[in-house]
Amino acid sequence: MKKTVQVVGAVIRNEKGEILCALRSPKMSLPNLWEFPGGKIEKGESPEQSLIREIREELGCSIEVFDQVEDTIYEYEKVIVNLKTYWAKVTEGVPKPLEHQVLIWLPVTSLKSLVWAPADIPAVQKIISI
Ligand SMILES: Nc1nc2c([nH]c(=O)n2[C@H]2C[C@H](O)[C@@H](COP(=O)(O)OP(=O)(O)OP(=O)(O)O)O2)c(=O)[nH]1
Repeated sequence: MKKTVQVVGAVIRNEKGEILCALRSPKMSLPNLWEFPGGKIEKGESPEQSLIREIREELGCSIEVFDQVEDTIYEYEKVIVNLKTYWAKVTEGVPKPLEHQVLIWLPVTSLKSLVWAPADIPAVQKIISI
């Protein structure tokens, strides 16, 4: 049976309304696909705590977490991912690509030009439709 992993992703918006998009590195699983920065929820963590920790580790900044954007289950070849995405904003520091290939801020209307990890597509569609 495939394992289901609980994953959180931050839809970080700046004061211009742009969204932070992160390109997974060639060394990560799902290489060279765009995602919302985040990662796996660890035992005993709430999704919000997990997101704050992951963003500190991956981007080296602090965030405030707001409402949920989307909750999606996607079955990959080897694993099932339950991805929960949340609106967030940077409260301290500047996001840096400590683990990703690239970080870019994009207006909502440009999000569909990127090749997203399949589990992220419902969240991207929801953001575009708001
Ligand atoms: N962080 C993140 N992971 C995503 C997204 N979409 C998506 O399918 N995933 C998948 C990729 C991985 O299979 C899993 C999360 O892995 P990860 O590599 O980011 O998390 P992690 O650092 O805690 O895990 P690991 O490297 O120790 O395996 O969820 C997304 O938008 N953000």
